[in-house]
Amino acid sequence: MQNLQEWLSQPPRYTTFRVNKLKKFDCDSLNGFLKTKSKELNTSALPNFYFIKSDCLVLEQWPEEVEVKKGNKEVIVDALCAAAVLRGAHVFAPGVMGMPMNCQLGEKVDIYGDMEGQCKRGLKITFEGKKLFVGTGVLRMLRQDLFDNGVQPSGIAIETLLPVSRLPVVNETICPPGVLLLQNLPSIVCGWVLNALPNENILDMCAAPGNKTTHLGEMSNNQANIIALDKTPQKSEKIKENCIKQGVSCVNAYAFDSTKCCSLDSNNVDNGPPFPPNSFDKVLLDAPCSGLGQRPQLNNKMTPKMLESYKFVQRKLMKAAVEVLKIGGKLVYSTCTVTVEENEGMVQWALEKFPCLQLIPAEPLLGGPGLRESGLSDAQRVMVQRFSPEVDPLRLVEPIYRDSIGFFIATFTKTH
Ligand SMILES: C[S@@+](CC[C@H](N)C(=O)[O-])C[C@H]1O[C@@H](n2cnc3c(N)ncnc32)[C@H](O)[C@@H]1O
Repeated sequence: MQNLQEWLSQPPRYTTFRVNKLKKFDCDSLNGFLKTKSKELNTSALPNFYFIKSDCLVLEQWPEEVEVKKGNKEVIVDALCAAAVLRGAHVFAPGVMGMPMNCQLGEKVDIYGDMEGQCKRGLKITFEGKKLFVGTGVLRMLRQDLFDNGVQPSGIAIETLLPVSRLPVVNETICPPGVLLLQNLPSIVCGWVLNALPNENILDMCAAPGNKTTHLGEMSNNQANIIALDKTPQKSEKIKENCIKQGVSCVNAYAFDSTKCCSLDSNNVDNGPPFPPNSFDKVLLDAPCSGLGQRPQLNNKMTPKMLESYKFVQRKLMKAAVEVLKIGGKLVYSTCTVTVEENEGMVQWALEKFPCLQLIPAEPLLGGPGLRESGLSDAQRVMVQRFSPEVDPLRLVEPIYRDSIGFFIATFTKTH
């Protein structure tokens, strides 16, 4: 078994995209883009890509013969930015910490991550702290654009050429807007588990920026009635923007605290939140969580106190979810973290606290079972999905689903 910490410190070896079924995706655009990149990298090899379902595209690494060669001037970026580079992203201006004085636009540079957050912004000399080489790129901004004009810089500072992970640098802009969405595989699976169908009333309780909401709208062919809530007003605006961009017209988004989304004084779902009890056929609770499943994690600053805090809001949200769910309805609970307390522990707590809830298989079951000795019985463990490096004979997992981010999905129904 691969050690969890080691697994979390490395990026997945695949990039996944959700493909919008409401729009037309042209494989030639990706092929053409990769061919152009292969010329820049002086290789005739191309990365493989394939669909695992009509809405899920997998892009593999550049073949091993494509080498990442260092030896250029060093640019230091913060750890978050370095993690993004390892996943195939460009370097955005706010992430740059240090750069030599004599760099030229268009020059090839080596990108290093500041592993302990020690680099002073604007550093001119060689950084001597703990650093990790994450890839090479081409400089698109100079020191004066980044550090010297007193305003927060924006835009791409370095176009990543090749990360050491050898993941292709491909983003959504290779297609017309709204066709492709970079999305982690378990998040896509989460949409498949909820399985939005035409005419269903669906509540997405923690929806921003709307990546799962839009997936649900698309899979229902814009025929479901979806309400998307997020407590932060700017974030709920983002849901609306993303729905427009992706051609999703069956979503109403509101800024609202979902812990308060059920009220006995309300009598209609169509007027927006709060809602009467027993209103929704399906509820997605993609809960705020400690996010410890994100990969790679290069410098996590989470304190034990912060870690402890998530379960309180998760419990409040779960209570509201149970209230607004119809009898016989389906509730999907998910997190992008690996802690037992926020995952199997929440399932155990919910089953004890709400006798009306019954755990049902979170199908399609593509991730592994719940953790051993986590408070769940084997019969319960096989009904949930945990995306992690553990190998458990209770359910073997295809390699692609074992090499994504850490994630958890459980599904309940309400019996009375
Ligand atoms: C894991 S993210 C959701 C990601 C989203 N489901 C997606 O796939 O794009 C959790 C979200 O919950 C929101 N949130 C936190 N507490 C909330 C509350 N009490 N009510 C509604 N939203 C909340 C946060 O603002 C954050 O956007």
